[in-house]
Amino acid sequence: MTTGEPKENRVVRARRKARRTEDERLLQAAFTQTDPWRVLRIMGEFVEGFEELAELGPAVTIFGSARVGPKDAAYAKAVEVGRLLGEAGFTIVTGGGPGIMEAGNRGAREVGAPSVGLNIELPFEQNVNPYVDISVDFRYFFVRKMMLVKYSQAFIIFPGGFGTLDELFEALTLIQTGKVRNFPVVLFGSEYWQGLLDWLAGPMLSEGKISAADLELVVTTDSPAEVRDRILASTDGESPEAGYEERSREATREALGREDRRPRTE
Ligand SMILES: C/C(=C\CNc1ncnc2c1ncn2[C@@H]1O[C@H](COP(=O)(O)O)[C@@H](O)[C@H]1O)CO
Repeated sequence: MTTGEPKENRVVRARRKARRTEDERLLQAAFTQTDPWRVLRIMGEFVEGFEELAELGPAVTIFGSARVGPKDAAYAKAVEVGRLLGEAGFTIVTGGGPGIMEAGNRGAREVGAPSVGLNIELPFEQNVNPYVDISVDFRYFFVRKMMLVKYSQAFIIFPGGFGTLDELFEALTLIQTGKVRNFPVVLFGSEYWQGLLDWLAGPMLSEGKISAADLELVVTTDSPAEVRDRILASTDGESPEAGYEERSREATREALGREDRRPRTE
């Protein structure tokens, strides 16, 4: 059958279709026989990530849409946030891709702060953005996601899509369940996030899927300077909302009717 489409286009499309990422292979039922050996590859990726990132120093991670360009207002704000936090002594970590990730790395580069990109293998070709100075490549999303949390002291979340929401809710779940502590989550762009916040404070809260205290785990701002000040306050132990994470964890335990298993320190 002839489609009228130039042969070169068909070849490119066929090649694209044929390329499978490691994440995809792992998640496919057909590959269950090779999964035990795949674990070694996953371990290797953890080891490499730990080795590369262990010496980073205080860092914050900037998340947000991969789809915005330099003319987008959010891009300029993310550059400024990267710059201000870089000047304040933080390493800037991003997913290493385009859009808000690029903007955050760009801000860090402008002030000479360490600029880190944790790049992910995708089914289409992607280079790390040009403002990354330290880049680590990951094949598995879940390994990369752990590194994005482990080496960071705070998350700043710019407007974004599924990827960004995944990262936001990963952080909130880790805080709510006490897996990470003293970990500010700042939503940048009040207008964009308001709909989501209304839904959290509406159906999600009223149906008891979260507690009122959980809503305190995120703060929203439109000011890059406020992002910096909040993160500095938190890392200095002077957060105005001190205790907000504990309130969320306590509410989670109460909702589940569970005791606190951690040993008392006093
Ligand atoms: C889909 C496009 C580019 C994909 N490139 C990405 N490179 C690195 N990290 C990415 C990429 N896409 C998503 N991420 C991660 O999710 C967040 C952004 O996702 P969103 O769906 O765009 O909100 C980001 O923080 C990354 O960690 C070009 O369209």
